[in-house]
Amino acid sequence: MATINFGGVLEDVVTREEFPMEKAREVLKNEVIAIIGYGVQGPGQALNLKDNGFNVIVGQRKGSKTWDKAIADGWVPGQTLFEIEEAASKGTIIQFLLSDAGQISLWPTLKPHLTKGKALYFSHGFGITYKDQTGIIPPADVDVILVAPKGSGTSLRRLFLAGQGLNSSFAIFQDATGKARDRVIALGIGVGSGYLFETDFLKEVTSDLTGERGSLMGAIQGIFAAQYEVLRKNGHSPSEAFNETVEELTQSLMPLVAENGMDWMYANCSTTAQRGALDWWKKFKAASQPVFEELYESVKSGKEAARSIASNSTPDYREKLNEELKELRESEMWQAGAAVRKLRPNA
Ligand SMILES: NC(=O)c1ccc[n+]([C@@H]2O[C@H](COP(=O)([O-])OP(=O)(O)OC[C@H]3O[C@@H](n4cnc5c(N)ncnc54)[C@H](O)[C@@H]3O)[C@@H](O)[C@H]2O)c1
Ligand SMILES: CC(C)(O)[C@@H](O)C(=O)O
Ligand SMILES: [Mg+2]
Ligand SMILES: [Mg+2]
Repeated sequence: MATINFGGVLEDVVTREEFPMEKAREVLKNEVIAIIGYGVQGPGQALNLKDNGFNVIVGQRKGSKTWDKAIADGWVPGQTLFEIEEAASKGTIIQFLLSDAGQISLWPTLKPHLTKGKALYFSHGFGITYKDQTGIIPPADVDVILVAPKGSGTSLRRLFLAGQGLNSSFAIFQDATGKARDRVIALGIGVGSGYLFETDFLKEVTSDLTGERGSLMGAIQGIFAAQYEVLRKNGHSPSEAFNETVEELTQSLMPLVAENGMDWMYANCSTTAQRGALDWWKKFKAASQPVFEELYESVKSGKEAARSIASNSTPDYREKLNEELKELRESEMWQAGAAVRKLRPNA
């Protein structure tokens, strides 16, 4: 563990230097890693693990679209691609990467394959934390571990291919074998994490559900839409409103924040912009803080989990989500965005 000073608070993290890929391969050399679910995280983690030299198989429903996707990605039926139950019986580490709602319906099928000494791996604290709603209660004689990449499975794969890595949290819920810690860290390194920071299942799920509903996805769209509407209402053209709301942020300013922090981005803007931003950010913070408090409570109480389970367990959940995504895509702001993207010099 390397001790790192995060803004005055010391935390232990695991880096690739202290836990190199060689060591991860050694720890997992006798394990068969079965990836159950091939949606977004499934492909990213399965392919990264395979390319890093681990023994990986994929479990999917034959005849499903994701079965075909797995074949297209190079998994071979009968060798590295199996029906879910067969993969679960062959795996010594079972990575449960179905959607969080999907995990509930598959749990009774999966559970009998969690025999003594195996490990059950999640990428979210959801199923275990909200056990009263999910019914996911693992047997006492298996390890229960978590590696949660902090980003999309698509980015996990892209960064791996670019020779970089996405940061992940890791947690141990149950150490039945005495090997859970080595197993989880080796898996975290194997799936392509840049570094790993420790958490527990409850903290992972509450922070993750808050983040994606908040500043990472929900709040950001809300702020974009509010500013765009105000500009449009006041006679600004769609291209002007979109550029001043989204395009400049993603193309010019966020890369500067990512590189060297908010103050550095501010310092690379005019003193006029700096004066205004330094005055106004506190008003936006004050206005949004009650909404974040409400959000956190809703997560903590299990209300967000209930909503997600109910909505994503219906047979037509995917069509319903796609309808709402379509509405977003077809809004004037994101249609303007599509036109703006096409105008990028190297588009
Ligand atoms: N999407 C991400 O990038 C991301 C990032 C970090 C953590 N996670 C976590 O990783 C896990 C997997 O997430 P995901 O986004 O890859 O999942 P997903 O929503 O893409 O679903 C994965 C697969 O589950 C299948 N599925 C859904 N319901 C099913 C059912 N009832 N029976 C059988 N199969 C079913 C889907 O067809 C899909 O192939 C979740 O716990 C999620 O919270 C995801
Ligand atoms: C990629 C995210 C938003 O970080 C993840 O938490 C998810 O649920 O997909
Ligand atoms: Mg999430
Ligand atoms: Mg997340």
